[in-house]
Amino acid sequence: MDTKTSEQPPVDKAQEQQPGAEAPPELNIPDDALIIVPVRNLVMFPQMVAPIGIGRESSIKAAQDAARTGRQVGIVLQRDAETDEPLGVDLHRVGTLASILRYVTTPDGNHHLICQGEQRFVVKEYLPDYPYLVARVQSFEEPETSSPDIEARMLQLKARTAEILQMLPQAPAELANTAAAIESPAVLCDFVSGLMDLKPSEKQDILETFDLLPRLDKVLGFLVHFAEVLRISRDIDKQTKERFEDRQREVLLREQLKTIQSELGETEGNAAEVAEIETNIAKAGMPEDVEQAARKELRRLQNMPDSSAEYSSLRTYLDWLTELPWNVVTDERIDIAQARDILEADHYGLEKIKRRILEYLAVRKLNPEGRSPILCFVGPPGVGKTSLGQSIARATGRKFARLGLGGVHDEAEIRGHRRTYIGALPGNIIQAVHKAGARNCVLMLDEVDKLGGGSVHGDPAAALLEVLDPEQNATFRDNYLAVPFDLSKVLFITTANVLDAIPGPLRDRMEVIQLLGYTEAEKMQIAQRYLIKRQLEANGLSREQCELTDEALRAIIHSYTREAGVRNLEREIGSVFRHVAMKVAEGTVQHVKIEEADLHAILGPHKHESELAMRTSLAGVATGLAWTPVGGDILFIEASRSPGGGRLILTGQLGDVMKESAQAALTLLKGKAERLGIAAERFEKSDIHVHVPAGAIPKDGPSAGVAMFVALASLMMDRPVRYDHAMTGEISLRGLVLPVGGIKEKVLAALQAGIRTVLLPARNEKDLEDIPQEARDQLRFVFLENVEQAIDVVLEEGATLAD
Ligand SMILES: Nc1ncnc2c1ncn2[C@@H]1O[C@H](COP(=O)(O)OP(=O)(O)OP(=O)(O)O)[C@@H](O)[C@H]1O
Repeated sequence: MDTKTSEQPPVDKAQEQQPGAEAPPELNIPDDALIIVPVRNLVMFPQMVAPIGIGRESSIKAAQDAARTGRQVGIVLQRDAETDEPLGVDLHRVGTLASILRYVTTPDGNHHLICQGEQRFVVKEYLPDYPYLVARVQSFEEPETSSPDIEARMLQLKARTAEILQMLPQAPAELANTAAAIESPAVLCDFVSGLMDLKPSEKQDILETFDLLPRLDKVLGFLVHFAEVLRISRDIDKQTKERFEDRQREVLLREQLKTIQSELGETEGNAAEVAEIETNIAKAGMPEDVEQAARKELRRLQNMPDSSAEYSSLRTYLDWLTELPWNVVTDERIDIAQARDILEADHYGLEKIKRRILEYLAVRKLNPEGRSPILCFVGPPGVGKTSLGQSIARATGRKFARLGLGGVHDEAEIRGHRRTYIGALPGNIIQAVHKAGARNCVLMLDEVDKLGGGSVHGDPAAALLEVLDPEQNATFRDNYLAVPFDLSKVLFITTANVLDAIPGPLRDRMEVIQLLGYTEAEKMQIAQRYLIKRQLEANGLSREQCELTDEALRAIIHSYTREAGVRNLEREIGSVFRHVAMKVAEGTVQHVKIEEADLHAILGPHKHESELAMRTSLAGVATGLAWTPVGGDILFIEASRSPGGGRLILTGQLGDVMKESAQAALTLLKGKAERLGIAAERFEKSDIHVHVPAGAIPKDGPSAGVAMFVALASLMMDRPVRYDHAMTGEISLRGLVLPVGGIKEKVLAALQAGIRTVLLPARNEKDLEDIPQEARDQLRFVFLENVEQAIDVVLEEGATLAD
């Protein structure tokens, strides 16, 4: 059965059929029943004219039958738009009776019904045995009632409708007039509901509200909401437009600015630079807020003449920002076996220290996010603190940077100066990280013990505390950068010469690893394995061209250097090799062998050895041993006598304790004068002057007591002190020798200075365990219970050399 009859082709190329053009055959549908056309998402209101697209076979048939027989149809919304072949239960119970105005088949094969809504109905029952849905329904007659409540709502509705129609630019002007002219509240409700962009379920809700008052309220509620949405969307639209216009305006102004600047000859370089910085910002991997700040500064830069001073300082700032390793992290790999190899390869000896470092690395490997302590290497210069730090960096695959804190008095050196300060730069922490080029570098902070105290320029130690504090350093704020930089991945290591000089709060946060000096044998090994090789390379020599005999090396160690570490040793070896390099370069020789005897010509006279004999050749001079921050040293106590009235004069910037110690030594000697064979008038008729030279050694503490006593005894007894004997120990007024600290450093220093016999308090005997056997073997130790025991050991026999 073909229901399509071709009329004159319509303008829109659709084919139309007038219902009722032919006498419709009977359909066998009762008169009180209705053909139902289910729709997926359209709610048809009474009075509304709307096209309905139909696609399902059954719906097409239903529509065609209805159109052909001139019947009205029931338009009913599906409960679920997805249902393809809905049955009665899948549809809402309330629908709209509609007259078919047109049935249209478009050339592309789609079917449409153009319907006019007439009346609400409620489905009573669906009838079986039809090829489409047919239902018996009950139509709903709108009551013709009115009341002040209803009228008030109608007024509201009309006012709001006029309002939204104004806001809908595409709404035809006559709609407003139509709405204003509607008198029936039901019609007004349906008309307004059709205008709004509501969800099908919301429209269905309105359709199903039969009572007028609640229906008016519902529609009014939706209308108010809809008006609000329209208003907001209009505002957004306006803002977007304004922003767009602003942007266009900015582009235009910039173009004009460029033209002006180019007229003034100011732009070209600037534009290229700005573009370059822009790329750098994009590449820098900054956190978002930092990137925003950088872009803001860049915009400022864009508008500055590039000849201005501010331009260049802002440019420098942006360079700093973009070059920092915001996002650069080297892969941390901790392979303990490999780390051990690296530490072994770089350092001789230091077994305990290497083990401690490996333990530290093992903990980091097992718990990378945990808080590891900050290592602090404490020891004299040149014992390998820095190079241990470098090895840790190598073993963990991190970059390395170091930073000297000695003499830093100003907080701004750590934290930078604000940009308003002329010539401002970032503080040295940020500079060091910048230099390392990775956010997880090893940063070695040298000489924390030399950090200046708080002053008007702030407290650098407090700033450093913040840098080292894992709670705070993730957002470290340098004054110059003025944006936070994350230091939490930096592995900090500190070094110091003197533990006690490290500011307390800093020391509390660090794990101290002490490095003591090296013995002569250790120095020999270090020189042979590392220093000689390095100096040969530095001077462009090979082992074939230059040979340094063991004797010569040993002589350099004890006659030309006197230090706990190996820094001067390396320097002296370097001097020797430079001498050889010159000879080889002259082409006179191919191979140079350096023997001990050659050193005099190359390095000059022995620097240390003869000093002992010379200094102690007169009576009244004793060799004491001092502990110093750089590892121990020998110290000469000089006493002399001049005619006078028994005064004691002390010079050499002695500390109070040492002065008292000199007093005590003199009193003690006077007490023992008779027994030692010193005439009492020697004290009465002379002034005694005790002087302790050597400016570099801190001179305080009681441990020079024995040496003071010996110097005075030597003076008064006219017996010089043996030149290769040195001593340390505190004395009591009764002549007992009390124990002192720093034995290991003192003994090693004595050995390096050429001493052969060391006098120690008896109670310090146990401390010798710390001293390497090889050093002990080269010395004779005498343990003193009381000072008199020292006299016979140290004083030369007999001949009076002075007076
Ligand atoms: N145990 C060692 N094995 C091999 N080389 C060593 C050893 N100890 C020190 N050195 C070498 O001695 C030189 C000086 O060491 P380094 O600079 O690390 O000393 P430092 O303790 O950091 O001194 P400072 O406190 O003055 O900075 C370096 O070249 C280092 O390689």
